[in-house]
Parts: sequence; structure tokens; C-alpha cells
Amino acid sequence: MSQMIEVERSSIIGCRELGLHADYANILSGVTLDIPRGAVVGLVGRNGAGKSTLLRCMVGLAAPSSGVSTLLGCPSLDLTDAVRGRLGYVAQTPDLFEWMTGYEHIETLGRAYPSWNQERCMLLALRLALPLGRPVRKMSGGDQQKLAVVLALAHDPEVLVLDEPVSSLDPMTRRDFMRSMFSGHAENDDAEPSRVAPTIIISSHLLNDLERVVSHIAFLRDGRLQLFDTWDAMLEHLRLVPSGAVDIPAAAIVCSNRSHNIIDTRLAPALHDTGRVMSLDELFVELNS
Ligand SMILES: Nc1ncnc2c1ncn2[C@@H]1O[C@H](COP(=O)(O)OP(=O)(O)OP(=O)(O)O)[C@@H](O)[C@H]1O
Repeated sequence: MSQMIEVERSSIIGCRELGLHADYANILSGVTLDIPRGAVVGLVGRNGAGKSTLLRCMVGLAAPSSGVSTLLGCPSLDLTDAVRGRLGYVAQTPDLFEWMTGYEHIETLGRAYPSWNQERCMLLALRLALPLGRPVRKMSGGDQQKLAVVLALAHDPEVLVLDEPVSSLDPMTRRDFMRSMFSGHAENDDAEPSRVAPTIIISSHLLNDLERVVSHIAFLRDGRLQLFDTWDAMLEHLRLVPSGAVDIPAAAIVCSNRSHNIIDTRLAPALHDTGRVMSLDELFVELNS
């Protein structure tokens, strides 16, 4: 069957009807989304929802059973070296060499990327207090995670795909880390004013951290994209309404559980002042109850 499925030209990452079937289960089903340039997308969902699998499809490390994914206009399964050079990817388990020190990783990767920014790399490592002289096997899990992200950021990628990059970090380090990672975006652009902000997709269960830095949120449930929009639009238009409180047009119901409905007031403007705004944490719980 032809794979000629149109992807938005302006999208940095585009997925069309992406499906992945393995071990008699649908891990991904019909995932369609377009990530615009400069977006910071938080990819969230319960354990096993398919986040890592979707990210792996986006960067060409997993082959979908159906549909197509593109990155910087190139089919993900057939990325050119030039496109790979514009991508930074950090897997859930850091992809490092146990016997090599941080310095040796920096030296080796620095030689591989023409756009390597040694100054930025060392600055990030310093800010994050990375013990670069230690072999990876003697680093803590958090330091290994930090090193993997510093290495992914150091060639100034246009696209960053990060799979739970901060799960092992303590709250202080996480705050510093998020600042370093998102410098160039929104309020952080005073840190490196001349830098063009990369497009970022980041999966994480740390919703309070995400809420502060994302432009968009993608909710994945059981391999399906449940909701994808800007976080501002979700705050502006989504409301939590107790079941039975008011008559809601069916089209405006995003999701219902036993006690509540989540409604999109763009489809029911009369209900704009009904119900209440949710934090990302609350929205996550309601969408997954
Ligand atoms: N290679 C594979 N073969 C078969 N099943 C797989 C494979 N990789 C992942 N899965 C299954 O696919 C589902 C989605 O896994 P995935 O790791 O993408 O979820 P996730 O949302 O990233 O989870 P977590 O939040 O726990 O990291 C899980 O049920 C997992 O067991």
C-alpha cells in the first residue's frame, strides 16, 4: 500500500495515522499530530500508554505497522545524516558507554557533529555539577541522565526528543536542569539571547515541571492520542463540570467519568463560565479515570 500520506509542511514532526501492533496488542493506534516549529510539547500518559514507543517511531528507532511519521520533512525511517545532525534524542535509559568518562563522551561526540558547541556543552555540565572525570559506571543514575541530555543539547539541535529526561533528578537539580534545557524559550531567553530555540517533545510524569515550560500538551491513552492542543488553550477552554450539573451538548464533551465531564467550551460557548479550570495534574487524572 502507498505510504503517500500528506503531512503538514510546516510541522517539524508529523505523524499520520501511526499504528504499531506487537505481541497481539495495539501499542499505538491512529496517532495523528503535527508539532509546529518552536513548540515545547509535553507528552503525557499512564505507564504503558505508548509514549516511548511513539517517540521511538518519531526518531526512526521503531517501525510503525501502519501510517507514517516525518521529522524535519524526512520520513523518520529514512533519516538522512543531515537530518540526524539536526536532531537530539535522549532515550529513557541513557545511551552511554559504561567505561567512558564524561570528558571522553564529549570528545567523541564533539568530533562527530560539525555544529558541536563546546562552550555551551561545558557551561551546561558546569551548571549541572556533572562529574565529567568519572566513568559512566561510577556516576549516579541522575548524573548519567544529565550527561545524556548535555550531550544531546551540545550540538544545538533544531529538534530535541526527550524521553523522561528528569525522572532521576532531585527537585533542586531538576529546576536547574529545566532552566538550562529550556533556555531560549519564553521567559528563559535572557540566558542565551542569540540562540534559536529548538522544537522539543518531552515525555514526563512530572506534571508540575512540565506545566511551567510547555507550549503544547499531548495526552496519550492506550496508544491513542486523546488530546493535543496548546496548554494555554486547554487552560482557557477546558472546564471540569460535575456530572448532571448542566445540559452539555454531546459535541462539547471531551471525556466523561462517573463523577465529572471535561468540556471544551469552544463547542459550548454558553458554558464558558460553568465548571472550573484544571491544573495539568487534575486534567491528567480526569482524562485517565
Ligand atoms: N518491543 C515491544 N514488543 C512488545 N511490546 C512492547 C514493546 N515495547 C513496548 N511494548 C509494550 O508497549 C506498551 C507501551 O510501552 P511504552 O514503553 O511505549 O509505554 P510508556 O508510555 O513509555 O510507559 P512508561 O510511562 O512506563 O515509560 C507497553 O504495554 C509495553 O509493554
